[in-house]
Amino acid sequence: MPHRVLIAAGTRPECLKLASVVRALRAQEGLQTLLLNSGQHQAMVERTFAQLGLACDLAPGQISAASLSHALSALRAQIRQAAKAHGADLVVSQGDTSTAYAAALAARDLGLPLAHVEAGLRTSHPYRPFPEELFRRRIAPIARLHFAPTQQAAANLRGEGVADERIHRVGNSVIDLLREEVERREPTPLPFLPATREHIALTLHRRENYGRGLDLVCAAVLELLQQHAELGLVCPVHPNPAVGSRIRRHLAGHARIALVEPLDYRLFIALLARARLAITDSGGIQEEAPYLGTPVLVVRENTERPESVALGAATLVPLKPERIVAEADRLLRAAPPARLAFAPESPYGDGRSGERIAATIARFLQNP
Ligand SMILES: CC(=O)N[C@@H]1[C@@H](OP(=O)(O)OP(=O)(O)OC[C@H]2O[C@@H](n3ccc(=O)[nH]c3=O)[C@H](O)[C@@H]2O)O[C@H](CO)[C@@H](O)[C@@H]1O
Repeated sequence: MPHRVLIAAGTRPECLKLASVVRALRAQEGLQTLLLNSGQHQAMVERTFAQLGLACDLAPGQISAASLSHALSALRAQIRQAAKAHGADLVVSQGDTSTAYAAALAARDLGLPLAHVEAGLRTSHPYRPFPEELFRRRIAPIARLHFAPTQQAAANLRGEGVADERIHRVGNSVIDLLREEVERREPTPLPFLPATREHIALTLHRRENYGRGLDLVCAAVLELLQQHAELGLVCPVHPNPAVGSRIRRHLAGHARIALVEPLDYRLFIALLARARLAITDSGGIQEEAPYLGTPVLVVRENTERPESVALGAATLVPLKPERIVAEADRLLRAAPPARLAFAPESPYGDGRSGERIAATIARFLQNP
């Protein structure tokens, strides 16, 4: 009987960060993989995997997101049910989403080992950003295999008492996809780019920036465009209506701003690679941009990716329009950062972590 590995994905970044892991697990002999669309953002997961040529094996249905705790318990029940019905031997979850935490709880409910991809990321605050920091800190004591993307992440886990032999430093799997994209070397047309010499890529979606945070960032980018006549801006607007309506209210109708639907991964990477600057509250973009030589202004109070800050590739800025404008201005005047190589010594690795993760899971299942 092959060992069965259930992989839970619920949001776009999980799909992107699990894609190489799924492919490598499917290539392992003696393993059967069950890719589960958890139902957190069902349509987005289906679409994101489809762009990458992947399809889910199980899709129990969209859950209602009336509240965070309701979503968690619905996801936990769906994942537990799927793992039980299909005889899973191990559960894989990624990162810090509701799905990631619900999958950890479901694995614990059933007494199954959990493999956590992108383990050990921490800010210095126990629950900020909320809920992500809380979720990752709660996943750690449940996980059996911790796939730490960086040296710092591995050290964070050791500092919390996780045994060394359970920590596997493998690089960040989002770099696997990025490496493939960069190595493809095919030009991707971006028909929505404003007709300006340079442009900024803007993405916003973090819960702590809902409302006033979005207002402040939008005010800052309008001021920045006012001061730089050669600059345009492209913003893929997040599907969450709490985010989208606010961004549209501030930024729609400006001649040098293109507000577009969420972009397919390939298009987004082409946009990021050609951007003079990224302004974002995203986590993944802080990892990708240093490999593309695009500086990032992170509009958050803290980051779990100190590596990008230490490199000078990312700058944290408080949510004050004058500070955002000043820091953006500084980055626009400075030379862009050197691109990181897809090499083991780069902080997020060489873009081959999926293979390492799959091989470690296969070894573990043969000899738990
Ligand atoms: C607190 C925190 O930092 N939490 C993170 C959060 O993810 P995030 O903040 O990185 O999420 P997003 O910004 O939504 O996604 C980013 C990805 O999406 C691509 N992209 C973007 C716009 C677009 O139009 N089309 C695209 O394809 C882009 O290239 C990139 O790869 O959850 C993850 C999962 O557990 C964790 O890893 C993670 O720590």
